Amino acid sequence: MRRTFHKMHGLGNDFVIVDAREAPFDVTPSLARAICDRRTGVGCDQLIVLEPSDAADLRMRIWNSDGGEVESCGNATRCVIQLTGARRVDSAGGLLTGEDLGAEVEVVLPAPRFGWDDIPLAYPTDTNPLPMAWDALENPVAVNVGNPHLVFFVPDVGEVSLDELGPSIENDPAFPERINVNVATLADNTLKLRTFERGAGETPACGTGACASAVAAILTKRAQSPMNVEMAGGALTIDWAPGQPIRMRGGATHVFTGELDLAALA
Ligand SMILES: N[C@@H](CCC[C@H](N)C(=O)O)C(=O)O
Repeated sequence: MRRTFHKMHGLGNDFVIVDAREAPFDVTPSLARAICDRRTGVGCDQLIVLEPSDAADLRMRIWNSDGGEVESCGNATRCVIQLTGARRVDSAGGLLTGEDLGAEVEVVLPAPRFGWDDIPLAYPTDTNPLPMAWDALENPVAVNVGNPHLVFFVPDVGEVSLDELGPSIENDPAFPERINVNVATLADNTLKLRTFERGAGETPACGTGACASAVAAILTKRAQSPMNVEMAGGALTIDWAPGQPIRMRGGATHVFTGELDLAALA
């Protein structure tokens, strides 16, 4: 059995996108891992499946490369809007709206949430900042932008051993649904950002991570909206005011269309 897919990326954060609006596509954790595998599959950070929706133009489902289904993906939302022309995208992380502006795609994410049970945390505690530390990384801001993030403000993102600290923070029992880990350095209202993604490891860019980090910087009065967020794969512009949805703008790239051989991936 064969199935058409699109390979796309948002600032190097890459996706295999299967349009299942006409014909269902059943994903198991092992199929998601097989497609995402960079040696024996197509290779990507996230598998994205588009399904019909009564509430929006389409529903977007997201699997990390470890096979776990998750709620939201900012970079993939820009790619899906560019690919399909959708203006309203339903997801487990809430309704996302957006528009293809030509050179860039704009996406509006739901207002961020900061309650301990919104993140979620395993027990009631402050989230701004969260009174916890892992080696030199301490007192992050915790924010849910459709998916859960921690944002650590550090003097130099290049100095952080994310490959060592990322997995232990992601899997800390304080986070029952695990967590995405961002380290951010602020200079001149611009954030330099690295993200260790839950279920995928460090990626060249994370759209929801950029939103969460800009929100944390504006919330704590370290910066003003709109902000530039620079990552290894490129930059996003983020606009946010307290109590409001988050506006993200940046690129999306279609790389190729191919066919999955599902027997080979089973
Ligand atoms: N790359 C994404 C986020 C993908 C999901 C994330 N790893 C999670 O587990 O929540 C983005 O661009 O936002």
